[in-house]
Amino acid sequence: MDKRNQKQQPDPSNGSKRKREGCLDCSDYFMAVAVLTSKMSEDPNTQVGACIVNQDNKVVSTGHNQMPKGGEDKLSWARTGDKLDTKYLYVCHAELNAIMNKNSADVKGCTIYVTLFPCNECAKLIIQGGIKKVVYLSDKYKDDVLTISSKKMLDLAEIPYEQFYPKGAPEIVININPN
Ligand SMILES: O=c1[nH]c(=O)n([C@H]2C[C@H](O)[C@@H](COP(=O)(O)O)O2)cc1CO
Ligand SMILES: [Zn+2]
Repeated sequence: MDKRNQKQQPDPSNGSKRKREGCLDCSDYFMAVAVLTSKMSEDPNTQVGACIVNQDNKVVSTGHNQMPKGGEDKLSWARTGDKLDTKYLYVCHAELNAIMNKNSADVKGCTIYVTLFPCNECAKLIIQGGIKKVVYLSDKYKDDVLTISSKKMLDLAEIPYEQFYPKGAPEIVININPN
């Protein structure tokens, strides 16, 4: 193409090969996706989000804690009372949903970013599904037997788990107002 008649556009790169300042780091992005996904949760007490990423750094799935199909409007989010009437026996954990929602054949070799340390049942899914690493934000139930047994299983399966610390700014503002 003849470039002589083309209008000169300002070059924001300034010829630099360096990353744009403020460019989102990969792991910050994945945890931010998990946090954003958690916002879909209807649980009034704890909203959990998960984001599964493959070895090519591509997101293969997301999930949040939600009631199973058919129960969305019928099952209670209560934490206390008759066990059969609390959320605990019914809620599908974010990790379970993320694994079920995957757009890939499997999750072998993937990393899961989760906003809360996975419980023992989620650890089983992570291990048996072939996920190779867990990155978590909160460990607020670290003294609970469910978390302790989860860590025991992850250790036996040699799946590393690490707490997330942002590489860039800890707050990411997303504006979805069209104007
Ligand atoms: O691994 C997990 N994944 C997950 O999605 N959850 C969800 C289930 C519940 O909806 C919520 C925990 O509720 P609560 O903090 O009120 O006990 O978090 C909880 C855990 C572990 O506690
Ligand atoms: Zn769980």
